[in-house]
Amino acid sequence: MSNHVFELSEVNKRVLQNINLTVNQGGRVMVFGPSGSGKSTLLHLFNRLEDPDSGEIKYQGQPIEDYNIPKLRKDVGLVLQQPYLFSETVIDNLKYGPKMFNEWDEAFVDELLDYVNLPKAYLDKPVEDLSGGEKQRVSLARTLANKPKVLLLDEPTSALDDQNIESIEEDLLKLMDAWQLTIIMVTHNLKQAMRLGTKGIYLESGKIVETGKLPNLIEHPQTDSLKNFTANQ
Ligand SMILES: Nc1ncnc2c1ncn2[C@@H]1O[C@H](COP(=O)(O)OP(=O)(O)OP(=O)(O)O)[C@@H](O)[C@H]1O
Repeated sequence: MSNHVFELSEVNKRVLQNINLTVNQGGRVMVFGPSGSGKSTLLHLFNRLEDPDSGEIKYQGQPIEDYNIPKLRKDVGLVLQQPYLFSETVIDNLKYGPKMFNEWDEAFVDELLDYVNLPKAYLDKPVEDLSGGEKQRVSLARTLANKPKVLLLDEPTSALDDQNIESIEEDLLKLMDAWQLTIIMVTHNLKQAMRLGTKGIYLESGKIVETGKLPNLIEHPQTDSLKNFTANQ
């Protein structure tokens, strides 16, 4: 059986042109490139926040449009740059996704809090009372509460300070090992891409200009485009 979680063939969408790529089970794919190059658009294709204008996307060997959308989004969770939370308590936010599928597991909360380094006392706090870093950790925990197989991350640490960046990266590394999670992450931070990633994708003007193993791709770029991009970071 193929170990491809995602296969994109000749995908076009807005700025994106002829995207061909595969994402392997347990892969940690880092997407980077200049502003407006199509990074977020690419990420949105994986959980059908956007659909291609043409081309084909397969998820676990089946056309992605064959899946029921809520179920697909449970499997393929998304974490954004700004924490996406309801203005209720932490526990309410964590319960939201699993309750939709009648899968709320009280015993799982401790493990979840542990992964994102939040004390149990936080469960009843209104999310408005949390710091930016804490909110982002709750946001991550909220997505993880659905027990996703794939995690999509769109610049999840770009609004955070160094200490919070380190803490979120530690959480992600722990999770990737423990859950064999597949990760697809947009980041402008090339050092972060090298710390977290196994595969890199360099997008420019909607095209994949270079792709390869990390950290090699960033340390030894082959194209002038990626050489210039890495030199200016
Ligand atoms: N909903 C939309 N409707 C129309 N055009 C859009 C929409 N979203 C993005 N675009 C355009 O598509 C192109 C790619 O945008 P995208 O957000 O994917 O780039 P990006 O690489 O993630 O950029 P950034 O790093 O600045 O977030 C841009 O030209 C953008 O203006």
